Amino acid sequence: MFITENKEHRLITQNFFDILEQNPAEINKKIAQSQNFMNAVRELIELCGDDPDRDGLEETPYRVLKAFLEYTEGYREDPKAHLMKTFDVDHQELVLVRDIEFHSMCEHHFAPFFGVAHVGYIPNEKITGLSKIARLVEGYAKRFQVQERMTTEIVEAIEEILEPKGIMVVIEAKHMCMCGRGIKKSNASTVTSSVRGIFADQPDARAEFLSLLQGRI
Ligand SMILES: Nc1nc2c(ncn2[C@@H]2O[C@H](COP(=O)(O)OP(=O)(O)OP(=O)(O)O)[C@@H](O)[C@H]2O)c(=O)[nH]1
Repeated sequence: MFITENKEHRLITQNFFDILEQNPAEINKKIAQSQNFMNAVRELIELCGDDPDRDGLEETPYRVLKAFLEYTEGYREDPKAHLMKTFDVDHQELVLVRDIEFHSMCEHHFAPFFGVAHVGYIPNEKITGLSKIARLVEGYAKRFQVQERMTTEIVEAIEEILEPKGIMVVIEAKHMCMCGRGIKKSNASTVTSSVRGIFADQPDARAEFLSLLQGRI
């Protein structure tokens, strides 16, 4: 059976891309790409030594497609847009949102990497909703990523939209491409940071930020 013959898959894929309100030619292209992808997953199953038509695997190409569209939801939004709604609150000191969980996908192996982001900024008149900081992290996590780029993208978005006096982002993550395969170091975790403004210029400000993360990284 070729996946392209499965009308249900075609319909659901079409609905998914219709929701994004792209033009019909673009939707048809996406449907064709989705079908090619599902056929490729069948090939992969066979290449690895299993039968793509057996009961448990029959629906797998479609499940993989759906999963990948979910892993990469960030491409279909502008994460910065979450920061546009700001509040007029007179707060001149640190705002730190800790332990923002995220799941991302390493662009080298398409293996998951996941962990927490700690995002802090010192406002300069503009304050955004706390949940919007977490939405920003999600928007950059749900892409094919490397941890360093994700860290920088979060900082640059806050810098551009909120224009704060300082920003510091610390991310700690486990990379599955280093656990079950390759070097197989399951306990290794990676910490990245990016700083701007006061946090870049003043070691005391950085130290205060890091003291609030004690025991977390
Ligand atoms: N800097 C950085 N490296 C990453 C990230 N995610 C995965 N990698 C690394 O990307 C590298 C890709 O190396 P390659 O030599 O091209 O691929 P490979 O042969 O599969 O490498 P091994 O994992 O060492 O087996 C590996 O060292 C991964 O650990 C990330 O977020 N940041």
